[in-house]
Amino acid sequence: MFKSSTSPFDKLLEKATSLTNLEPDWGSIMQICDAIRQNDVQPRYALSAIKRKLNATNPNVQLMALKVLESCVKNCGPILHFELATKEFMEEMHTMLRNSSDIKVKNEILRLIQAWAHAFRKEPSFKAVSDQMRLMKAEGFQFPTLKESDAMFSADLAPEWSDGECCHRCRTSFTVMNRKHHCRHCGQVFCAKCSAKTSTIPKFGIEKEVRVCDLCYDKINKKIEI
Ligand SMILES: O=P(O)(O)O[C@@H]1[C@H](O)[C@H](OP(=O)(O)O)[C@@H](O)[C@H](O)[C@H]1O
Ligand SMILES: [Zn+2]
Ligand SMILES: [Zn+2]
Repeated sequence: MFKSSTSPFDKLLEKATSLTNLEPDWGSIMQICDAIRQNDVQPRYALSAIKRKLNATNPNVQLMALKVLESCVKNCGPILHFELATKEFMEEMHTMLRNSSDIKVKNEILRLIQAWAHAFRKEPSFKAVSDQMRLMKAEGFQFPTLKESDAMFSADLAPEWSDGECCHRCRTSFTVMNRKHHCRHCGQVFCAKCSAKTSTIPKFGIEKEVRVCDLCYDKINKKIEI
């Protein structure tokens, strides 16, 4: 659990929202999602830290923060959605929209609010999002055409990581030279040799190449039936 103000989570968020980023820092973004999913950081704390970045004066920092927020909503599931879909947070997004003079920031906010409203359309507990969208529409904001994929969230969540003193596949014991690694698909612990491959994991909404074990690599890439 990250606690101090310069926790590894805060450092990851600094890196992911650096104003010098010319494009999203997917490595840091995925580690932020992993940290939330593995409960290394409380979703409420994570969202408040991201909110501070959303209120930055530099539009590029705001855009990077919106990308982090979008990935967290896609990848962290209900534990994050409950913190996001509140009247307070939605009003803060509305204020950000009104206060921003940067057209890219404004369009990103509208695109995200619409995608979340669509994704949560059958979830009464998250109606704050569609309520906010109605208010924004009434104020005359024009929403972009909805892209279904924006509203696709990882239906499954990656499993908790198991621990162990030996590789789940070849059973070699872990030592300083034979270190632990985790497969992001099954969550099991492996040696480097048995988890040397990487893959995206679309069903978990993981768009970047992440470490997977040999068996999961074959399952994800349909070499064997899941
Ligand atoms: O290298 P170490 O200092 O032992 O730390 C290990 C790495 O962080 C591994 O990351 P990876 O799976 O991305 O390799 C992680 O899966 C293990 O649990 C950690 O023990
Ligand atoms: Zn092994
Ligand atoms: Zn695996």
